[in-house]
Amino acid sequence: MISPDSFSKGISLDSDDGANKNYEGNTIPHGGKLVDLLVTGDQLKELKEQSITFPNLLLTKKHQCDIELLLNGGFSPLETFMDEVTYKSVVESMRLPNGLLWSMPITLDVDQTTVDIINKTTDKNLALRDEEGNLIAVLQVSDIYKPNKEVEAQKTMGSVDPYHPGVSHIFQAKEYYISGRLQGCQLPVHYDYQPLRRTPREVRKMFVENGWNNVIAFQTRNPMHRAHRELTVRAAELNPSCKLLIHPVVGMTKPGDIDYHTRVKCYRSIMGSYPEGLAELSLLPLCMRMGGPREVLWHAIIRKNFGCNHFIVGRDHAGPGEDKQGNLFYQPYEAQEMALKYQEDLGVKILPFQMMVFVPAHDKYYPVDQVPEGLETANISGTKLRHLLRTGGEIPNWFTYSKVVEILQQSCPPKIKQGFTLFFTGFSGSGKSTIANALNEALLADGTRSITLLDGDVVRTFLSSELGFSKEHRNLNIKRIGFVASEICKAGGIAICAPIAPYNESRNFSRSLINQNGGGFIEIHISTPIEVCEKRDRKGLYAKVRAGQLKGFTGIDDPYEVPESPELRIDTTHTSVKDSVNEILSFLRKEGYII
Ligand SMILES: Nc1ncnc2c1ncn2[C@@H]1O[C@H](COP(=O)(O)OS(=O)(=O)O)[C@@H](OP(=O)(O)O)[C@H]1O
Ligand SMILES: Nc1ncnc2c1ncn2[C@@H]1O[C@H](COP(=O)(O)OP(=O)(O)O)[C@@H](O)[C@H]1O
Repeated sequence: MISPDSFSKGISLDSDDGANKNYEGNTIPHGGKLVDLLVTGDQLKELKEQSITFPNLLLTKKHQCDIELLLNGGFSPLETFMDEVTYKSVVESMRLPNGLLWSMPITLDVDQTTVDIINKTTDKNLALRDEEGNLIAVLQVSDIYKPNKEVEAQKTMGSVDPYHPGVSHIFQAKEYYISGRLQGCQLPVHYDYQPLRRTPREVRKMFVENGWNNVIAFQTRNPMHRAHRELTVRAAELNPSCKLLIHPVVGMTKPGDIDYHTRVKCYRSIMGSYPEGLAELSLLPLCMRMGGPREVLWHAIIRKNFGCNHFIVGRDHAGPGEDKQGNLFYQPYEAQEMALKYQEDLGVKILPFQMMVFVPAHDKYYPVDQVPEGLETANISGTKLRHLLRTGGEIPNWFTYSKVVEILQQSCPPKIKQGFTLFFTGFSGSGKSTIANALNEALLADGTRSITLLDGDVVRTFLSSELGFSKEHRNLNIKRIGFVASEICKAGGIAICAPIAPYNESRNFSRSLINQNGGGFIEIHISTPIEVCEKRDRKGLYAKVRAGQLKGFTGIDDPYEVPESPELRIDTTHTSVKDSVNEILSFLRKEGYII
C-alpha cells in the first residue's frame, strides 16, 4: 500500500527555510507523495455504470469526513481505510507497517448484515454513498476484521470512558471494520463555503501563487478572538520567513461546540485584522476525535499534506476536557510535549505556545509564562463567554472584536429567546398529558412564544402510526419526537413532549440532538407510582392488562428505566395539576427561559 522508499527521513528542522521542502515548490507530503484517489474520464464513467449493480453502503457523517481526506490526499500516504495489519500497527505503535509515523486509526465500520451482503457477492465491491445517494467511492473489500475496541480506545485515547468523545466514536462504531481498494468518484458534496473548502492541492497551489515558501498552520475548533490573533501573529513574528494558514475544522468537533456556520462568520471577520498578505483562511473537513496527544500528531501530518511546514500547538490541543468526575483526560501540555517529541518524525516544525493572557496594565497579550512580574492578567474562559452570551452580559473589547461579539450573539441568543423542549416522561396515567396541556395553556397565555405540543397519543396517530411497543419501536418513536422537537427549538420555538419514553437511550439521544441544535432540554419525570396510575386507569388499559388482553404494558410487564437526573421530578399522587404547572414555570423562570 505504501512504498517504503517514499518514507521521507532525516529532514532538517533547524532553519525555517530548510524545513521539509522541495515538493512542487513546497512541503513534502507525509510519506513523500500526495495521494489522489479520484478516478476521472472513461474510468469514472465505467465505474459509475458498474456501481449500479453493487450493494450500497450509506456513509455516516464521520465516514464522509474521513473519506474526503483519504480521497484528496489530506491523509497521505493512506490510500484506503486501514486493513487489520495497518490498524493493529497504528493502534499498538503509532506507526504504519513501513515504520512511518501515523497516530490515528482510520477505519470503516460496518454491521453483520453488510458483512453478509459482501460475502454473498463474487467481486466484493461496495458502492459508498452519501445520504442523498451520491456515489462517493467504490470499495473492493479485501479485508474484514473485528476490532478490539477496548484496546483501541485505551491505546489511542488513553481511556475507555465513553464520556470521552473519541472513545464514544469507537464504541458507537459497528462491530466490523473493512478495507480494500478505494476508488473515489467524487468528493463529498458541500453546498456551503465552497471557495474556502480547498483540497491539499488547492492550498498548495495557493501558496505557490502567493509566493509562500514557509507556512505556519493554525488549527482551531472554536471561534477566534484577540488572543488567537495575537498568538498567530506572534508565531509569524518569531519565524519571519513564514506566512499563516488559519485552518479551522468544519467537519465534526466536540459535541456542544459552537456550530461551524457561526465560526466561519467569525473567522471571515477576523481575517481583516491581520496585516495585508500575512494570512489565508481555509476550511478543513476533519472529524476530530479529541484525542489530545495522539490527535496532535495526526493534525500536524494533515497540515504537512496541505503544504504547511510549521504547526502551532498551544495549551490543551484537541483536548476533550474533563470526565464525569471532573478529572482532566489529558494534562494541559501533554499534546504539546508529544508533538515536540515526534517533531523530526513529523517533518513539521512545532511552534509550542503557552496560553495567551491579557495584561490590562500594558493593554497587551502575553504568553502566560512571559507576563512581566507582578502584573495582573485577565482571561475569559469558553464557559464564561457562553454564560455572558446567554445572559446578555457585556463582553469586553480587549477580549474580542465587536463584530465577533455581534455574530456570536446572533447564534447564541439569550435564554429568553432560546428554543427549548419540555420533555415529560412517566407511566401511562401518571399525568403527563394533563400537566402538558395545562402548561401549554399557561405558556400560551404569555402570548409571545410559538409552542408545539407533541402528546404521546397524537404522535402515535400522525408520526409513528406504523410502530408498535417493542423496545426498538419505542426508541424509534422517541427519537422521532426528539428530532421534531429539535427542529422546533432550532427555530426558537417551545416543544412540549409527553410520551412514556421508557428508555434512557432515546431520551438521551433527544437531549443531545436538541442541545446540539442550540435548544434547552428540560426533562420532567412524572414519577407517580404505578399503583396510583392503575387506580386512575382513565383509558381502561390497566384493566385490559389485568384481563390478559394487553401484553408488554410499561410498568406492568414491560420495563421503565427511571431517569437518573431529570431537571424536575413530580409525583402527582399528592401534587395538584396547578401546583405541578407552577413548579415547572418557576423552574423556567429561575433558569432564564421565561420572564
Ligand atoms: N403496551 C403499551 N405500553 C404502554 N402504553 C401503551 C401500550 N399499548 C398502548 N399504549 C398506549 O400508548 C400510549 C403510549 O405511547 P407512547 O408513544 O407514549 O409510548 S412510548 O414512549 O413509545 O413507549 C399510552 O398513552 P398514555 O396513557 O398517554 O401514556 C397508552 O395509552
Ligand atoms: N395531580 C395530577 N396531575 C395530573 N393528572 C392527574 C392528577 N391527579 C389526577 N390526574 C388524572 O390522572 C389521569 C391520567 O392523566 P394523563 O394526563 O392522561 O396521564 P398520561 O398522559 O401520563 O397517560 C387523568 O385522568 C388526570 O385527570
